[in-house]
Formats: sequence, C-alpha cells, structure tokens
Amino acid sequence: MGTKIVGTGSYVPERVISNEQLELFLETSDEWIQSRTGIKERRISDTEDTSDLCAKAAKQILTNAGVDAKEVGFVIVATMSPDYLSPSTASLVQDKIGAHSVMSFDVNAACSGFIYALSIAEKLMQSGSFRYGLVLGGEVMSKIVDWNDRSTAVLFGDGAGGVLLEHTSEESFVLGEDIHADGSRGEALTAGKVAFSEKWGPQPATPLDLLQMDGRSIFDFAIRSVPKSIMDLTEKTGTQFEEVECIIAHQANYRILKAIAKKLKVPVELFASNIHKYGNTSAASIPILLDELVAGGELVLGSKKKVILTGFGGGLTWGSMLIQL
Ligand SMILES: O=C(O)C1CCN(c2ccc(-c3cc(CO)ccc3Cl)cn2)CC1
Repeated sequence: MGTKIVGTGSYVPERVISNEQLELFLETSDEWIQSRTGIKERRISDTEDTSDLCAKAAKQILTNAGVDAKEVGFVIVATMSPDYLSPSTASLVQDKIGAHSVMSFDVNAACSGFIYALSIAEKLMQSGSFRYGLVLGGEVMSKIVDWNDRSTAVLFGDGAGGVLLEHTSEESFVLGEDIHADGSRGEALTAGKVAFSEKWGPQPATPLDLLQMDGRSIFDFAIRSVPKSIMDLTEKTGTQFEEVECIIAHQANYRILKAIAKKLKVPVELFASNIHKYGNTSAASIPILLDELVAGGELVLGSKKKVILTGFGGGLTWGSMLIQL
C-alpha cells in the first residue's frame, strides 16, 4: 500500500515586474539584484488573492491528472500569505474548485511549507482513508512585503503550484525525509504579527506587520542547515548523489544554491533553478519548479526517478525529502 504523485500544476500572475521597474522607486539596481540573488524579474498579483492563485494551479493539476475535483479527499495549502487568518486559504480553494465538503487546512512553515504539507499529506494518504489528496503551495508575497525596504522588496514574488497524490498498491513516493524547526531563531524572519487589542493591552492595535528579515543570519542558517539536512537524508536512505535526477530546492537565492552545491561537493547543475523568472515565492517555489520540470519533460511522473526536495526559511524551518516520481 502506498501513494504516488499523479499530477503537477502551477499558476503565476500575468503581471511581470522587472528589476528595472523596481529601480524606479527603490534605491537598487538590476546589476545588484542579479549579481546578489540571480533574480531578473518576478510576478506580482494586483487583484488575485492567494486562494485564487492556488485554485488556478489546482485546476491545472486536476486537468493534467485527468481527475475530477469531486474525487479529491482533502486540500492542504502551504502559505505564509493567506487570504485570511480564518477561513483557511485551503477551504476557499476547496470551494473555488468544487471539491465536495472535504477536509481542508493551511500549513504555515514559510518557505519550508510545501515540504511540511507534502509530508503531512503522505501520512494521510498512507492511512488508506483517501483515494486522492491535493497539496498546494501558494503565496501573494507582494501583500506582506514592505515595498519601501529595498533589502527585502527585491527578493519576493507571487505564485502557486502543487501536486495531486493518489493511493496506490505500490510503495510510497516518499523514500525518506528530514524535517526540522528552531523557534528560538524565529524572529530572524517575521511577517503579520497579530497585535493585542488596544483596549486591554499596552500595545496600540496596529495593522499586520510587514515582512522583516535578518538576511545575513537567514543566509548563514541556510548554508549551514540545508547541506546537513540533505547529507542526513542521503545517509538515512543509503542514497548516492549519482542516483539523484535533480535537487529541487527552495528558490531563495542563486548564490545559496551554489554554496550548498559546493558544501555537498556536487555540481551546481544538479540543482534546478527558475529564480531568475519568479524571485522567491516562499512555499510556492518548490511546486512551481517541480511542475515546470514535469511540463518541460525533464522529469516524468511514473519514471521512478529519484528527486530531492528541500525547503528552508521562516520559523526557522527546514526540511528535505527524497521522492521517487
Ligand atoms: O547582500 C546580499 O547579498 C543579500 C544578502 C541577503 N540575501 C538573502 C538572504 C536570505 C534569503 C532567504 C530568504 C528566505 C525567505 O524565503 C529563505 C531563505 C533565504 Cl537564504 C535570501 N536572500 C539577499 C542578498
């Protein structure tokens, strides 16, 4: 008894914002952004909320898989930029795609969110209680970014992606996982602090705080924790890098991918990358890249090829997963 990925999909807003357009109102430059992050442009949603992006990605996933929304047994959305605190973005997506009254909930693990959601979903599927499960990562980071803060505004973008899981008689697609958090360092990347009421507490009621990031410490954390997580995963599963088709890492910064590849002593080409087109879409970055590789034929569902997924970011959280397609 097991679980397999039977469909991928993604959706990004139409509006492209180039580095040059950011130069018009931020003290930054295309040269700085590209050389320090690898980002050339990003998608920005002006009217579509996180649930809208996720619903469009979900419809593509279901079409690609040839499965009707009414067959879906649960909907999980990984996001740090939900439409609301409540209702969950997942419940809004469930309604938008016409999935019956099924279990729907959000997972907030920032840029590791899709890894967390996929791990949770696989356990639900392994219970044998569901035939299909929909797992999405979606963000409208442009809602929570401080567009006056050049150190963060240039990094993020909007988008959604995901997979459809199906119960199967074969072994599970998850061959191993290594998932962590460290709340003691959570304040290195914050967004959306829900303030106390002015009536009862000393703090004045303020709008949800915008994203703030200690870039240096997050960068250093990533370079230290991600290689160790991947090494622990390959040791745990007895996997050689030669067996791995590619590594799909959270698209946070191209220099980080190079630094992780160097620490792992693997070619940087083992790491797929599309950060130049979308920037950092947090929980959406891994599923968008996975879908692009499947849509482009570089990866084939059902091929049994091995792929490593790895996420890292706010929480702090980090997690790696060895899957077979
Ligand atoms: O001065 C420079 O070179 C700057 C130095 C700071 N930079 C950073 C810092 C942190 C991140 C980042 C963000 C998240 C959140 O999803 C997760 C994981 C990471 Cl590693 C991305 N870039 C940009 C270039």
